[in-house]
Amino acid sequence: MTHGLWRSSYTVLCGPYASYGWGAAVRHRLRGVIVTIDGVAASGKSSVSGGVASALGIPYVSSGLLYRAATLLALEAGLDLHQTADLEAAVLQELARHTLVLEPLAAGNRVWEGQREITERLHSTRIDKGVSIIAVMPRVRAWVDDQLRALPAPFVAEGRDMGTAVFPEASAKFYLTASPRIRAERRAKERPEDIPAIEAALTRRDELDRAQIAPAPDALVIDTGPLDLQGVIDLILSKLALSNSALSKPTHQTS
Ligand SMILES: Nc1ncnc2c1ncn2[C@@H]1O[C@H](COP(=O)(O)OP(=O)(O)O)[C@@H](O)[C@H]1O
Ligand SMILES: Nc1ccn([C@H]2C[C@H](O)[C@@H](COP(=O)(O)OP(=O)(O)O)O2)c(=O)n1
Repeated sequence: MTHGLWRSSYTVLCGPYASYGWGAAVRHRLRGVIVTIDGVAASGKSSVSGGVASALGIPYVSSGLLYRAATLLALEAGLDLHQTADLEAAVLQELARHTLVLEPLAAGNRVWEGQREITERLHSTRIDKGVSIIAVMPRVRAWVDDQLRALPAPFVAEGRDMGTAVFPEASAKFYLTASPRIRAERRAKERPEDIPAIEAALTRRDELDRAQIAPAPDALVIDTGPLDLQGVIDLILSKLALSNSALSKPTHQTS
């Protein structure tokens, strides 16, 4: 399923980036390319990745959705994330019992558990609260990394450790930041809580995620605070256009 949709989005959505001066020859060169966009919670990673990926005519991959899906499975299995003895083994058992598939469409990622689409359930306050506990587990991280590395490039990969641990050879790397207050103001449009409560939760999650959130040394760090969404997308596209040579260097060799 993933393969077919992937190929069709790559073929169909290749128009707008011509305005950055990249014609068919460059488009061809995007084969095998991986661009990474990491950053802290609610810094704009998925919105920016979607915009950049659409402009390039390639899909984006939202790695956090797999951690969120693993968290949902754990909660649905009735696991107490604070009390369960050997929680990691119990989560891995749930991952083995269910088939989770990330569908990395350019227009937005979807997640399936068997035939059931679970995407809508992954962005709740309940999942926000539990996901860092699950994401810190080494064997869960290895499971997610295996899913991601099996995906066919080209794509834009977003998360925390895309440019460091998962795709260290990526063609180009970016890292998004913004102050907790600005991020909370943005997320308040998507969650029922008020801004101070969201800000406190984001700061707590930054702390719990700290092992994964260091930028790659070769990433361009962008403070998105003063920029609107399109401003961040345009900045990244302009940097990619300038470093056209980076995009001619596939992360993965393609035949
Ligand atoms: N530069 C920006 N300016 C204003 N709003 C933004 C900006 N970047 C993202 N947003 C908004 O902030 C919210 C969180 O963005 P999202 O892409 O979900 O972040 P992340 O994937 O890092 O959690 C969304 O509502 C998004 O539209
Ligand atoms: N590559 C990744 C992606 C996400 N995570 C963890 C860290 C986050 O708390 C959760 C959810 O990530 P996601 O990007 O979906 O969440 P935010 O939009 O940043 O709030 O997963 C991770 O450890 N490594």
